[in-house]
Amino acid sequence: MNWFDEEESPEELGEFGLIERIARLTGSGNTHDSMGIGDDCAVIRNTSNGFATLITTDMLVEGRHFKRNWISAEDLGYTSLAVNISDISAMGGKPRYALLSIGLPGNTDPDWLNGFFGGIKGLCDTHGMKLIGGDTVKSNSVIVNFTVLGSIPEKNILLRSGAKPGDKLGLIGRVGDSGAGLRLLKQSSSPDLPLHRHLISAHNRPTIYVREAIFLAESGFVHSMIDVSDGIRSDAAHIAKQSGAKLTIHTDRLPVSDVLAEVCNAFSWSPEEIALTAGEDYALLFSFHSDREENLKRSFQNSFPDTPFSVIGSVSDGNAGVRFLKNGRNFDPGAHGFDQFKSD
Ligand SMILES: Nc1ncnc2c1ncn2[C@@H]1O[C@H](COP(=O)(O)OP(=O)(O)O)[C@@H](O)[C@H]1O
Ligand SMILES: Cc1ncc(C[n+]2csc(CCOP(=O)(O)OP(=O)(O)O)c2C)c(N)n1
Ligand SMILES: [Mg+2]
Repeated sequence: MNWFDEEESPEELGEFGLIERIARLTGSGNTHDSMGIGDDCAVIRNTSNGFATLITTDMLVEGRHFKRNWISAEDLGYTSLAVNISDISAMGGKPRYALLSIGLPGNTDPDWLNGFFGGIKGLCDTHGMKLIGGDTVKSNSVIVNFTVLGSIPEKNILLRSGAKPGDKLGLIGRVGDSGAGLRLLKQSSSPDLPLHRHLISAHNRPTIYVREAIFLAESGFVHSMIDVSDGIRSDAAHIAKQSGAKLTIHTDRLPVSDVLAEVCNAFSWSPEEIALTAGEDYALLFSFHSDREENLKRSFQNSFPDTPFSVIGSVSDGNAGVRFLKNGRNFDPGAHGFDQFKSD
């Protein structure tokens, strides 16, 4: 089979080019009872009871996604599961079951294993989830691959493709703290400074928004949603492309923490660039019916008074894409979002 040309290495194609190619080659189209490659989860519909199963999988590789001297075993256990749960939340579902495939060096410290599985158990308990299977192999470095299954009434599923011209864009959570935490780890800055500790902890143990996502999906006012794993620049572009719509995002409305602003100031970093392109915040980006802004925001904040709900932009007709405005003028975020084969 000659499916890939000479120049088509993963580096040349990039992560998303490669995924598009896989989808085309394997013919992973949608059918009446399932939806395949292209959204945060695959969907299998159960036509008899109106519910659907959401399925997602994410792999974390030592050195690439984490370093064992930067993250505790417990935080790694928590985060490896959390990033998968976040994909279920990105479609509005309830996470229910997990399968865990791991590769471990034979001499892995039992204390490390205690911490790692403690982090997993804690998060399973928080959300009433059950670990129901997986696979275990010996490897030279730690590899963690969760698969998570969730459920949702089919009518509530929020796709990347649902944004409509006239919608507003909302964001649940904050952006940028995780990316700044990673920059601090990379330059081995002192984790004992409280501000640095806050950002590093946002990176190593990101907040996920499970109950909030279900609330949005049940509201009936939300049309599309994605979780921000690769950065708003990249993840908003998925909504734009799949909805065939133009997204406008006002960078001055991004929910950036005071800590991020202060640390960026100290290092002369651009908070907007980090907030838009660094990723791993697991905030939820969604579009909703513009007439319902007040109603949706008020009822959301009544239920979740401590979770930030920001309105950061709008959806319009026009060429599918995302433009950024800072104080009304075009703004270039600088870096691109995270790509497995193109980013450091
Ligand atoms: N190797 C692969 N084979 C088949 N589908 C894949 C592969 N890698 C990614 N996908 C699919 O491509 C889509 C985008 O993947 P990804 O960017 O990893 O999503 P997310 O950021 O939500 O985890 C998802 O639907 C995912 O299931
Ligand atoms: C040691 C280290 N280097 C680099 C990064 C940066 N990084 C790794 S994965 C990632 C984005 C999300 O990863 P991905 O596997 O694409 O998640 P998905 O989009 O599939 O949910 C980022 C910003 C990191 N977290 N740790
Ligand atoms: Mg993925």
